[in-house]
Amino acid sequence: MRVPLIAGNWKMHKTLDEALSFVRYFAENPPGENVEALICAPAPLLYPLADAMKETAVALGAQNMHHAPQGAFTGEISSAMIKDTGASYVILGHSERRQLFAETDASVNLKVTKALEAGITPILCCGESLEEREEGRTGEVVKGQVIKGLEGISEVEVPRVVIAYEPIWAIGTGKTASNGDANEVCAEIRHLIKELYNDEAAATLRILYGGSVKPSTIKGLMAESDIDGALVGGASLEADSFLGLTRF
Ligand SMILES: O=C[C@H](O)COP(=O)(O)O
Repeated sequence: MRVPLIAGNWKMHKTLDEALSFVRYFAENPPGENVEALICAPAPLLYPLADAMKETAVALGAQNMHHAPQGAFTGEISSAMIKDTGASYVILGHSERRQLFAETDASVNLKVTKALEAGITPILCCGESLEEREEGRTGEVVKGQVIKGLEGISEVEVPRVVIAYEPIWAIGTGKTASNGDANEVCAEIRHLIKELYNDEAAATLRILYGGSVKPSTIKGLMAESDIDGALVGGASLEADSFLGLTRF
């Protein structure tokens, strides 16, 4: 059985005080049952949040990671550094990283490989632009990103990967893919995992949808056959709203 995962991506938001008050709220208001709730926070917040989150049922993740174990990579953080904080997830290949920081399928693949090696769960992001969707290339683009992102990952490791399908045109825009359209792409990804690996991997691996998800839209998405959760930006910033997302 795939345990639903509701992952908040705070992006570059929140000071320490703001983050701690968010966590205090969860100490008193637990997330929904049978759901894994996760916050992916900016790197400087990981240590204090890991400590504060011990009192809650919320897991912690990072938003990016370098693939090298160490070295002269100013501004970057390694898998060992993330592990040290107590975080157990890392978002990799988010479209903002691909568009604004020139990440490629090849660099994302190195990071996915390294995260698995370090025992950190990678959330591998994929998604098409509006132009690609209008050209009818959604399946081709998304499948290409998944194939390249998972290159060299074994069938033993692949069930530990989480894939997040986020159409770029739906991120932070208020536009969402319809539940059916989002599910269709997630189902295509699952079918691809079956082709690349096997039935068991396809049945185990979790696929999230992301793009303007809100407490009011989560229920419909979660009712779809191949959507196992959500990667949420804006609506994860307020504690009450994030809580609502976990109680669909
Ligand atoms: O990682 C999260 C996605 O970029 C979605 O962001 P959003 O919920 O603000 O549209």
